Amino acid sequence: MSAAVLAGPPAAQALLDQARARAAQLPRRPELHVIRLGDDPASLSYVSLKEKKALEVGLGSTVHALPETTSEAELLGLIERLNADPAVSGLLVQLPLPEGIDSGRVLDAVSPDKDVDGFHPVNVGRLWSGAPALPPCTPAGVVALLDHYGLPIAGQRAVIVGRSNIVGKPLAALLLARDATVTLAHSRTPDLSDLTRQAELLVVAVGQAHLITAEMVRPGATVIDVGVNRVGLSKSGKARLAGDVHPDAAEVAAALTPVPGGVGPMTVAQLIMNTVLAAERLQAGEGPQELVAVPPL
Ligand SMILES: Nc1nc2c(c(=O)[nH]1)N[C@@H](CN(C=O)c1ccc(C(=O)N[C@@H](CCC(=O)O)C(=O)O)cc1)CN2
Repeated sequence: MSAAVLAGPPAAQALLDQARARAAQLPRRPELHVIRLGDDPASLSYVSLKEKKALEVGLGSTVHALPETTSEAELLGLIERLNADPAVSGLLVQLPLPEGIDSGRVLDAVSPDKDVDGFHPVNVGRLWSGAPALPPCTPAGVVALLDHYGLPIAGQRAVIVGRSNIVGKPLAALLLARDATVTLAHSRTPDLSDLTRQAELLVVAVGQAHLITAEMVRPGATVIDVGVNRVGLSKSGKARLAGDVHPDAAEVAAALTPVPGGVGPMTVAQLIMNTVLAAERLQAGEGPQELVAVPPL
């Protein structure tokens, strides 16, 4: 048996098409603003991808490229200015930030109404308490990918490996809201394979290349690999990428996301959708009625 490949690009394109159609209904063009500090090559490439996709679907895009030496006070000043600017619909600060800058303080400074990354504590709290929220892009992208391929969530025994604030924890909230029974494990969970072998839906977001081997996967499971690990260089000098799941798992699983080309493109597409959702709300001047609403747990 070889698992069906859950390719990200077609699912991402479907989400982008929805975002384009909704943006076209708005009185004013949604405007995405991205703040980037320094010249980390991966961040440069992710930010330019975000800009490219925003422009492709008819959104405005502005990148604030600041030097690595920017002080926290200067960064907070810029965020304050963009929060107050009614022309800005969505605002994010690309991570990771240079050493010496308190990421928590910076993310807390972004207005929750413009927080298209869904990282602000207000959006985190809304997500867990069942109120409409801007959801974090990677977990919401995972849910959109499953929906695109018609894979069930309700009633599934889901195991998430990885407890980050960006992926594991919010994904648990989103899957619970869709009536999955969720276990949140991590790299230090004892007897991890006992848990992963029970998972009908296994999502791995640890950042450890090939942590999950074929023997750790339940036959017939759906496996979502969120890991993007740089593991040396290819012959052409490009970074070689590996997921958190060993490719041999394809012999056991029923469906598996590739790395690259799986969840990554969904992250960017969901960001574009979040920008449209934030713009809809800001332009209507009222509560975010169509944001992700999580029913009581
Ligand atoms: N402010 C944020 N910072 C970061 C986030 C985020 O959601 N918000 N996530 C990651 C980086 N990221 C988006 O910012 C991101 C990561 C990976 C991909 C992607 O498409 N990956 C490709 C592989 C690309 C490659 O060659 O490196 C794939 O998986 O197919 C998109 C966006 C950290 N920072």
